[in-house]
Amino acid sequence: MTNEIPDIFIRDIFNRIAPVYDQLNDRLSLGQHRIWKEMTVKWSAAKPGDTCLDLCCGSGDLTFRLARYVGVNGKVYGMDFSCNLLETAKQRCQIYYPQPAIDWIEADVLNLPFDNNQFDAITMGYGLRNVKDIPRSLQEIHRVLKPGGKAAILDFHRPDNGIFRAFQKWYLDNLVVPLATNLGVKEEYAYISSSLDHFPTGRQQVEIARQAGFTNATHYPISNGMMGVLVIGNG
Ligand SMILES: C/C(=C\Cc1cc(O)c2ccccc2c1O)CCC[C@H](C)CCC[C@H](C)CCCC(C)C
Ligand SMILES: C[S@@+](CC[C@H](N)C(=O)[O-])C[C@H]1O[C@@H](n2cnc3c(N)ncnc32)[C@H](O)[C@@H]1O
Repeated sequence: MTNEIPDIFIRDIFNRIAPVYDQLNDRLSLGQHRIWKEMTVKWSAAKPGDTCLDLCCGSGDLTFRLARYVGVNGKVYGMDFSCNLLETAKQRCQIYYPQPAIDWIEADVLNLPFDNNQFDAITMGYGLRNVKDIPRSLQEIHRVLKPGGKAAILDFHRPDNGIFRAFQKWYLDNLVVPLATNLGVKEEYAYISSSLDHFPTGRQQVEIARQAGFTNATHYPISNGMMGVLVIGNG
């Protein structure tokens, strides 16, 4: 259940891919990642006036979506440990999303720099698979979420269906890695498939969430099970 790759390597991967990250997500998912992210924010149940946190925010796609949901009376924090992706997020924010104010924080999700019970809704996109200690990460989310709050966690998922499983592997090996190779980030994108091999299934994620203290935990497979959203909350 734990990722064996040292944190510093993971952080370096994301610092290196920062210049190509957004364009590759759009091209390689044929724009679909925008839909998956919108579904995730909907599942987080963020609403006007809420205080929300986007963990592993990267260049800010989910953070900006949360900001739109909470409106000018809400408050949003975006947190990540890659300074390069955070810089991209800040630049995009100045151009496109001046309101409401978003606070950008450079920190590790395994030690959230927040008091208990602060957030109405939390999102995390494509972060959980990369953290060293998944149970601890969910315990931290549980600690900072208000009673009644919800977290929605989007990530890749290995489909149960053999055809979609084979398609996903083929797509990652034969389209994603070669395109990334052309942009000089081959190893970084080859990491996606290998990291998926150690990532808990939806059912296992639900079990880990229950052990972390969540009374409600459901995993929703999306895009034929190639992606999934874990929705967790209390009460
Ligand atoms: C936004 C997406 C992925 C983010 C992401 C997550 C990681 O862990 C990485 C690790 C290392 C390098 C990059 C990333 C990274 O970008 C999701 C979309 C991008 C994917 C590269 C495309 C995946 C496609 C699906 C397997 C199949 C989609 C088929 C559909 C018909 C388009
Ligand atoms: C694939 S990106 C996802 C970015 C964004 N959420 C999105 O969906 O486009 C994964 C992000 O998780 C961050 N990350 C991974 N492990 C982390 C950790 N332990 N603490 C903070 N950020 C982490 C990386 O720096 C990277 O920005």
